Amino acid sequence: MISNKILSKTAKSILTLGIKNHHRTFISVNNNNNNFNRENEFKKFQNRFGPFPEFVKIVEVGPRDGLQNEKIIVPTADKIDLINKLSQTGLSVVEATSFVSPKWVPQMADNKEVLKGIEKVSGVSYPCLTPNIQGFRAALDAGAKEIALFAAASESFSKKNINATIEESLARYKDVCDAAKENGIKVRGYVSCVLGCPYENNVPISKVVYVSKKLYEYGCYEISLGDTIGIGTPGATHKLLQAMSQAIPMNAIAVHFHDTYGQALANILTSLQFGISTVDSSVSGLGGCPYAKGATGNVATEDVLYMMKDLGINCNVDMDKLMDVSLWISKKLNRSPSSKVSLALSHKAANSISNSTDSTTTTTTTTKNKTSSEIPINCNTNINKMASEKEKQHIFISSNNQSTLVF
Ligand SMILES: CC(C)(COP(=O)([O-])OP(=O)([O-])OC[C@H]1O[C@@H](n2cnc3c(N)ncnc32)[C@H](O)[C@@H]1OP(=O)([O-])[O-])[C@@H](O)C(=O)NCCC(=O)NCCSC(=O)C[C@@](C)(O)CC(=O)[O-]
Repeated sequence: MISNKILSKTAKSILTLGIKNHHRTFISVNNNNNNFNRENEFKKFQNRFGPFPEFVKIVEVGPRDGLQNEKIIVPTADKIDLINKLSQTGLSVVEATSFVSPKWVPQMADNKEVLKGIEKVSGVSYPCLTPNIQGFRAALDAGAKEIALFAAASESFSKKNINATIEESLARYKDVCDAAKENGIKVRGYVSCVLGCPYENNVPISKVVYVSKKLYEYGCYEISLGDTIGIGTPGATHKLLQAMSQAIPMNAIAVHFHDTYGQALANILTSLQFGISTVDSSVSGLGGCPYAKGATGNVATEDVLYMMKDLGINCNVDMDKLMDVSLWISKKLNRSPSSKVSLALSHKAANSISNSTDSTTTTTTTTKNKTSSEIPINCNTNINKMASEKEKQHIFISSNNQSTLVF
């Protein structure tokens, strides 16, 4: 057993090292001319947390996952403008719309007009969700070159979301994949509820692996693991990816985190440690699922880019242009961006940014050489008690008849 005295001495020296390192990191990140330092810092990060991928592809899901949850119908022209603006930021994938039943998701009823109306930029892919062969044919007629299927690892969610059991949905998706192959259409696959379900709570990892493997076998080139209700933590993400790494190649896995509990960036960092190089996110943090009540939006693309830049990972997306789109769509929807980075930068709160980055780096440095699930951190706080105290307050932010429960 290590004595408390030794432990606290070690913690102190790690903390001091962390502050020193962080100070240097902050200088190099903010000095574009200091490439030598930046490269050194990247190597240090790689040694400490990595290895990370050098490039991460961002799959922008704002126009689909983001807007599908809006109660007030967004004008088709605004949806088209949003996609066109996003296409000018360097993003290589902008999920455009869904060919689902308009009775189920009225916001996506203008799918054909949206897909036909956008200016397709060379090198940018515009996948569309299709829940069945009917949706696939409609997407094909509207000119889709890539589609996305969406299965779930939870039986109840599958029934609520697409009115099919998991096995029924897989049979449908097999047919869609076959039809897509015949027509030269790329297919991406989603698996929802990989870290928890709004109806069943726990979802066995074996079920996530099973559904993912099926979609991959049918021909999906990429499987996006959806934390639909944003309940995941780095520890749970670690366990999931450990199992997934035995099932399908890591370069065929994408991660899709909602940020309900504020864990999305930590989960993405954990995913990067597994070599994941495709991350779904939503401009301005738009989103939520109509069949997952209480879940907030996807992790904001701006927040992901901010973290990636600090880690020295290239995403090939212009942050300034993306920020403009974020503020533009927020104004259209009559609300502030959910992205912390957008809020901070748009208010020019440079000092508070540096303070919050300071505390983050200090904390992560103490995790040196450990995987997140191994870190025995005791905060001596009863989380259930905390949650119930907060729940009593039930804070709602309302704008445009939209209500979000904030813990
Ligand atoms: C799958 C269905 C259609 C089954 O719905 P159903 O009612 O069982 O369908 P049905 O086959 O019995 O047909 C009923 C009616 O729907 C029509 N229909 C049938 N298919 C289509 C279609 N493709 N497009 C347009 N219309 C369609 C069909 O023509 C018929 O019309 P009617 O005769 O009554 O006039 C329905 O449940 C549905 O549309 N669900 C979609 C729900 C949805 O979009 N959810 C959000 C996306 S998933 C998500 O957000 C998770 C994700 C991907 O982001 C990742 C994550 O975060 O986890």
